[in-house]
Amino acid sequence: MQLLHPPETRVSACPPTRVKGQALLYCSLCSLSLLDPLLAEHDFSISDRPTSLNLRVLGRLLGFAKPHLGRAMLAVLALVIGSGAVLAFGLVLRLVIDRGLADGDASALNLALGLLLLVIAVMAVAVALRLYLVTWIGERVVADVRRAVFTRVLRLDPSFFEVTRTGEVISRLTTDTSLVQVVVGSTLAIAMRNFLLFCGGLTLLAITSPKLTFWVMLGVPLVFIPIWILGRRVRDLSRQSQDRVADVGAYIDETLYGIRTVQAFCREAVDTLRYGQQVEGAFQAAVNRTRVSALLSALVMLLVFTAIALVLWVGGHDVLAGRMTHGQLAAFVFYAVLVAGAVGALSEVIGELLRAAGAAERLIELLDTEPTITSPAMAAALPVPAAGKVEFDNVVFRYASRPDSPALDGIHLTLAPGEKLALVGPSGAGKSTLLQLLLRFYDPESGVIRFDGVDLRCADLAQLRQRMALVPQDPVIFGASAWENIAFGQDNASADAVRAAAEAAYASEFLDRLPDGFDSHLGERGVRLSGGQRQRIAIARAILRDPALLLLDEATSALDAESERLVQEALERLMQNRSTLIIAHRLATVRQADRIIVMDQGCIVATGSHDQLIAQGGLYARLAELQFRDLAA
Ligand SMILES: Nc1ncnc2c1ncn2[C@@H]1O[C@H](COP(=O)(O)OP(=O)(O)OP(=O)(O)O)[C@@H](O)[C@H]1O
Repeated sequence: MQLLHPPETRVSACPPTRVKGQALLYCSLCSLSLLDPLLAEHDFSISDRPTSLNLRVLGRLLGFAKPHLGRAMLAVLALVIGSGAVLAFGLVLRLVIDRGLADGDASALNLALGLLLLVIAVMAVAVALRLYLVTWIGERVVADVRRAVFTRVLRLDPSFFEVTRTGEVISRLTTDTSLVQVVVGSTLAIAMRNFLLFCGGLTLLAITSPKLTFWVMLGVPLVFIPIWILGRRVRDLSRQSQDRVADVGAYIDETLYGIRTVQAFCREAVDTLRYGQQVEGAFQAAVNRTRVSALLSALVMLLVFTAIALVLWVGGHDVLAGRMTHGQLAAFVFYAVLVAGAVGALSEVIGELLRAAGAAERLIELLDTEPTITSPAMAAALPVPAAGKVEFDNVVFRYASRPDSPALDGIHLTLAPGEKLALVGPSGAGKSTLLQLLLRFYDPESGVIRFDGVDLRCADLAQLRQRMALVPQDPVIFGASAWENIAFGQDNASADAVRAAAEAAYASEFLDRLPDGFDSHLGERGVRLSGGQRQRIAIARAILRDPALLLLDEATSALDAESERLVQEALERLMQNRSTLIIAHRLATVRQADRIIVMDQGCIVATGSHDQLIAQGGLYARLAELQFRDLAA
């Protein structure tokens, strides 16, 4: 604070009476720095829903701080010493004025000033230590919470993600954890510090002047109630303002995510206009908040300074009448401002604690979400070597959001080791659902699914999935190099193995032509690759995994003839000597399959070879005629 000049420079040129007056003014102004919490721009930067203070939840999160108890104790010690030093400052100030200045005793003044410097030094060291330790704990706790929540989220089954938006999870991992970090990393310390200052300050006020303390206590509600009411209004407006800013962010995200569609449909002008409206909305909300915030600052100034002036007025007359010393009055003003600052800080901190409690509640909710699909405590061992045999025994399954219509209804199906089974059927027949159940993303409502003779629910989940590889219709490519994308889930794979898999999948021919070959970054969601190239990467991934069971969802999007031939050849290599379940769309694939399963409305309606099914003349024959007419010609 600029007003904090060394006391010597201020008092040396002044005659004793003016010295007293100036010192009094100086120490009053000096203590005004304690008003910072009140005068600070009331900007609640992290938006949140109103919530109640659930200390149990906050306590649970604080459990994350337990391993750092030693540091926490040290931080508390630094906090107590720091607060004690602030309180001692007032006492020493009184000594400086009464013993040093009023009595005109130079050696007493030197002693008192020496003491003052000592108190300042202790205060500075304690503040630095507390800041470092508390921030360290906050950052550590938030890092641990983030890791714990993310670990839990990654283990949750697809049904969780059907009801929870990804954006929501991201916001919990970022915004909510940041809120908790603010609380652990500063708010709690601020609350404790101000509580100590409030109690200590009040006691010292009462000791210094009971009469003035009585007046101050009477005035406190008059000063704080209007500030508190207006503060709440600022908080509401801040929340609205943050919501508008979040809208702007969401709009950018959505537009940029679909930038190609936006450009293809020439929507740039419309989107620019809409974005402009969103930005204006955010601006207007910010202006509304700032208007009330400015009013609040003026009110704080007016009320608090008027109160100080009144105290000085009453106290000043007491000094003139000899009922009080100059030092006492200075110390009194110092403590009064200290107490006022503490009350202001505490009221602000309560708001932050409330918001953090809401954030903590949502994080705990995530941490407490139990995956419904888990490995059993005593998993049955899968036979070694894996054979790749699959059995569906009267399987019925419904998605939680569609309880009325079964997605699979009484499925009986056996896939012999090494067999290639094609699944065909109209859209919505339940083909993908069948694969999802095999990967145990869901459990059947009734019936049993066995892999190599073991009920999926009895097997270890990771071991089970390790024996399968899924090549989805629209493969996911991660923003990493080709090496990492192919070795996904096979971290120990050697470079030679990765290259061999890429070659077998006909992926090396295009990967080698990329600027950095296999080291090339494939871009976010694989945007730098064509559909056929993405498929070949996914096939290479499956080849490297060398699974006993291959789950294949053929691409429906038309690949160009060359791409299609390469993908087809890669698939043929991949299918050699392993059990394969293919959701088939191509005639070539269907013909190569050992058996074809025809599905409709969650049921198997026919089984047989291509020729048998055509001869039967049922749904398959109709589908084949529709889908494969051109090719078959
Ligand atoms: N997550 C889900 N929640 C609710 N219903 C779902 C879900 N996924 C699929 N369904 C429904 O289950 C039924 C079977 O869907 P499924 O995706 O298995 O069909 P499909 O035969 O693979 O179709 P397509 O060939 O179009 O991919 C459909 O009626 C579908 O709407």
